[in-house]
Amino acid sequence: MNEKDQLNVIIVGASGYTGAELAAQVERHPYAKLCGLYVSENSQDAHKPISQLYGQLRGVVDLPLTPLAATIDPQTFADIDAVFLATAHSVSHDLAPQFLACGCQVFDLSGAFRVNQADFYPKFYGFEHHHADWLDKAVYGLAEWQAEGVRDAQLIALPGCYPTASLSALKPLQHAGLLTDNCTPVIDATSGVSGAGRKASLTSNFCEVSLNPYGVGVHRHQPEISYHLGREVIFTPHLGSFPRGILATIHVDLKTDVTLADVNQAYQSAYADKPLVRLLEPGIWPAIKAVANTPFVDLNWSLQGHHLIIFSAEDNLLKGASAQAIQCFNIHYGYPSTLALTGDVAC
Ligand SMILES: NC(=O)C1=CN([C@@H]2O[C@H](COP(=O)(O)OP(=O)(O)OC[C@H]3O[C@@H](n4cnc5c(N)ncnc54)[C@H](OP(=O)(O)O)[C@@H]3O)[C@@H](O)[C@H]2O)C=CC1
Ligand SMILES: CC(=O)N[C@@H](CCC(=O)OP(=O)(O)O)C(=O)O
Repeated sequence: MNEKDQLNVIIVGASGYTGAELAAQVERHPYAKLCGLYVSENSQDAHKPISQLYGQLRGVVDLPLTPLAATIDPQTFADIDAVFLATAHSVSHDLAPQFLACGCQVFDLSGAFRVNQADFYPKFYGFEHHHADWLDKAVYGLAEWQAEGVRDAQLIALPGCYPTASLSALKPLQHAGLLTDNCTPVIDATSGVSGAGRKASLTSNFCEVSLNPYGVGVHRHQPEISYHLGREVIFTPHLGSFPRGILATIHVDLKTDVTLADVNQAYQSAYADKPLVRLLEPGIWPAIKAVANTPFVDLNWSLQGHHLIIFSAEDNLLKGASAQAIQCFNIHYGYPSTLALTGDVAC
């Protein structure tokens, strides 16, 4: 392939869990050239080959992790087409506008540009947002629902992992007008520990992790889901003792005249032509085992009177983060949405 057919891509935050997944995905993308992997200026991993941290990348991606200054040098990135920011919210908040000013296409995996509401960032992220202009222009990269926006925008704000699982389940019902007016969906979701990132902390310590709720009533994904669904939700995350994957169980009330056929139709029309959302056969329930290490979100549902229970499973690092980022990259540049994502599923 001629080099001009490839887009020059870099990953910032490449030593983290989602960054490392991105490195493998970009490397196998036929129209992307992996031009650099970046970490913070004083990173303890600076200059190490990424494959020294992630042995599965040995011989696949051996590029070094390059330190990145807080103020970037535009000359260094003059030839870069697309940047994936797999960095903490506050880091993305500071870096995204700099790369955007260089003319780069930015795919931000953090929450820094997901919700365009004045009091949201001080309240839920603990910092003032200083880039209202980019908040206005950013498109929320829930890929199945935002294809047009993703095609046009220079800044794509990828959804959080729980919001992807939750919104994928709820949007078809909301869109089809099947929920009662006063329905407040109740979302109980359990995540594997990689959701907390690679850095050591007491809560993700092997001996501390069991199965427990956390962030009860205060988790930042509650307002993110509500904002992008267009109605209030009750959201309770749980931490489970497994490495990767999310299972969400969601309860909603349907209008009295809604039938199972209406529900099935709502999901079919939303996802029939969307290969990364799998609607399971009756009686087959979404399971983390079936989605871990895959780019899919699996859905199924059970109608009990006018009460519907929806089950949604995904890999938090893939459909919940890096695979959806690549999906948006593909949509933005006009490639098939699954390029570099499917065809590599291990059992
Ligand atoms: N983990 C998950 O399941 C999901 C995560 N996300 C979001 O994606 C982003 C990345 O998450 P995750 O991969 O888990 O995070 P990790 O903590 O695993 O990785 C963070 C990365 O950022 C690097 N980094 C830190 N500071 C800077 C800086 N100033 N400049 C450049 N690089 C820096 C770190 O390296 P070093 O410190 O050595 O510099 C590391 O490579 C976060 O915003 C997270 O909220 C979204 C959906 C799901
Ligand atoms: C298990 C665990 O700790 N999960 C993370 C969610 C990670 C994620 O998707 O989200 P953001 O990009 O919004 O940070 C948490 O609850 O903070």
